[in-house]
Amino acid sequence: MVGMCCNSNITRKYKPFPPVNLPNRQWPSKTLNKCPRWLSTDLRDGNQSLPDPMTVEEKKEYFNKLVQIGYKEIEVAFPSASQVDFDFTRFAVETAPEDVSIQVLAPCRPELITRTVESLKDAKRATVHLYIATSELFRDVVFGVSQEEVLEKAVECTKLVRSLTKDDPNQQGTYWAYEFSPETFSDTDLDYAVRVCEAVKEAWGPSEENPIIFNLPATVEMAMPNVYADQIEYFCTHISEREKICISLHPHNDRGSAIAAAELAQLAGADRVEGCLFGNGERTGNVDLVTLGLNLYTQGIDPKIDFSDLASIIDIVERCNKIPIHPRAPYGGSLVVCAFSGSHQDAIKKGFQKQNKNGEWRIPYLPLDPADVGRTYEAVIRVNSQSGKGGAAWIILRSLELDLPRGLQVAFSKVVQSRAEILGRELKSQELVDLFETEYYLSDDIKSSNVEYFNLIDYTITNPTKDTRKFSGIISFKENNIELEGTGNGPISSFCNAIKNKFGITLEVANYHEHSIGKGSNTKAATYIQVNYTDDEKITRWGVGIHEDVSQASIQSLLSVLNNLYEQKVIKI
Ligand SMILES: CC(=O)SCCNC(=O)CCNC(=O)[C@H](O)C(C)(C)COP(=O)(O)OP(=O)(O)OC[C@H]1O[C@@H](n2cnc3c(N)ncnc32)[C@H](O)[C@@H]1OP(=O)(O)O
Ligand SMILES: CC(C)C(=O)C(=O)O
Repeated sequence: MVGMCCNSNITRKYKPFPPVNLPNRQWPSKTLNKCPRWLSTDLRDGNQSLPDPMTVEEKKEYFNKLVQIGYKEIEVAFPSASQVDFDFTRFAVETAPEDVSIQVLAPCRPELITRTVESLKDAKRATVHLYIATSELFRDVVFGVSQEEVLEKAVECTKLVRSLTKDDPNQQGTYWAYEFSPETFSDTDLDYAVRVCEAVKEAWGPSEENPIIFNLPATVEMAMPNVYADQIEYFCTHISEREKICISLHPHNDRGSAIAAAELAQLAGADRVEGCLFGNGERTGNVDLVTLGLNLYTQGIDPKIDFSDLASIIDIVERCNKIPIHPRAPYGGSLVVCAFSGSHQDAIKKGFQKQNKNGEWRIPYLPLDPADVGRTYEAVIRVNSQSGKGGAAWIILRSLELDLPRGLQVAFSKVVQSRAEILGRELKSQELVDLFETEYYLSDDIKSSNVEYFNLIDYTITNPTKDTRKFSGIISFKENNIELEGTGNGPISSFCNAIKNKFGITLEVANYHEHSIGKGSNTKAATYIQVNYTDDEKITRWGVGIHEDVSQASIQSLLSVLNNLYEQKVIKI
């Protein structure tokens, strides 16, 4: 029966990866303080792994985006694989800016190496990248050769590359760099890996000015990220002429820890990281360059890649790879800046209100300012049945500039909760705004309708005595205009008195808040009034009013309450 092995079979079938003997490891006490050299292999390792490889036009668009956002080392193809790859390499060579190095990959096969170097003719800056697997598994299973034969092949091919590039008098117009990958490094005996690279280094002849790139791939991630860090530190501390070497990482994500492996291995001494945007690549992908870059950014370290328009990067990556980015992918996922749950929304809303003035980003639950990657705050808080008062209040604040008092937030959150439960889904921002305007009779169609709603037609406030105000006005209701008069100590109390005089309804104001919205000539007053009404029982309602004149806004908020009491059949007219 095919299925999960039982315990004894597991231990027979899968062996734990052996630890590295590095008792004096230094990397755990190190910290990252600068970004590495980046290499994008989206167009090679990423593209070779796609069910539907990119078209030439998609590759060109992708390449131009990589250049635009700042990658200075781009592995563009495996030129000996096909004419399409060869031709695209030529496009990249001919269009790359002077400071961008075009990298191409070839196996240690002389006939393919010659073709590969041809693809780079007249490049300003070019990196020839050779690889050969060095692990016992690959040597036995794939090649059937000894350690010495692999080492000799690597040296032979390095000498060939050298003869065709930096030693060729006809190739002096190109700044040649050389990269060698002991493929399956992370599954290779470390002393053997060092020995192979020592021989390759001898064959290439690097300098401090133009170091050889030793790319040490976790071709298949087979151990915890700390093991990869140990392997890198071991290599860094055992290879000679370290100053003539650029140690490069190429983690894959088979165990889901490529990011951790890449970050710990940088602590261990690596200078460079190869990966793909949003982690495309073979199987579970290469390490995600976006996450690595923005992880540095949120630690105050400049990644030297421009992620400020992340949406445009996401668009190209999804369109060209034809693979969607997971909604919860770090930084780029569609849900990663969204808070649905009430306590998160409450904390975020308070964070924005208390955002400190010295520019430091301190918003609960948000490690990155969405605006830094071109995202709006509107998406930060979304409302469903898990949301609390803060979420809806945030959206009303952002959409209508209305800063609801706490009591009204609580009252409206009940309206939202009921609506979200009926719909069984998230309420979109506009739906929430419509719900608010309907609930508090703010929408234009309600204000223009004089059928089932109380609307203010005209009024004056006079002061018959120093401390007394008199409301005289007309409201419409059911196509009738009704004249009202009342007195009090201000507009609100005189209007409440007018309502009592006309309808016998006593509105007792329990709470009042106001603030301005808009700017300059568009400034208006927003007023919020909590009213208690007692009939058989004591009922409390909130009303909202918005108008250029604060007194009129207050009167409208009282009419908002009256409309609610009428519509809820609490009062009869
Ligand atoms: C870890 C990586 O992602 S490495 C990059 C892998 N990417 C690709 O392979 C994409 C492009 N490759 C191709 O299009 C093809 O492999 C080609 C055209 C380059 C070569 O095709 P083929 O000649 O048919 O070889 P094939 O693809 O079967 O590769 C296997 C052969 O290469 C040999 N080989 C594999 N890797 C290497 C290497 N790094 N150095 C030398 N030989 C190698 C194998 O031993 C095998 O040889 P054999 O056929 O004599 O047993
Ligand atoms: C060619 C090498 C660097 C590679 O892609 C890998 O080992 O994953």
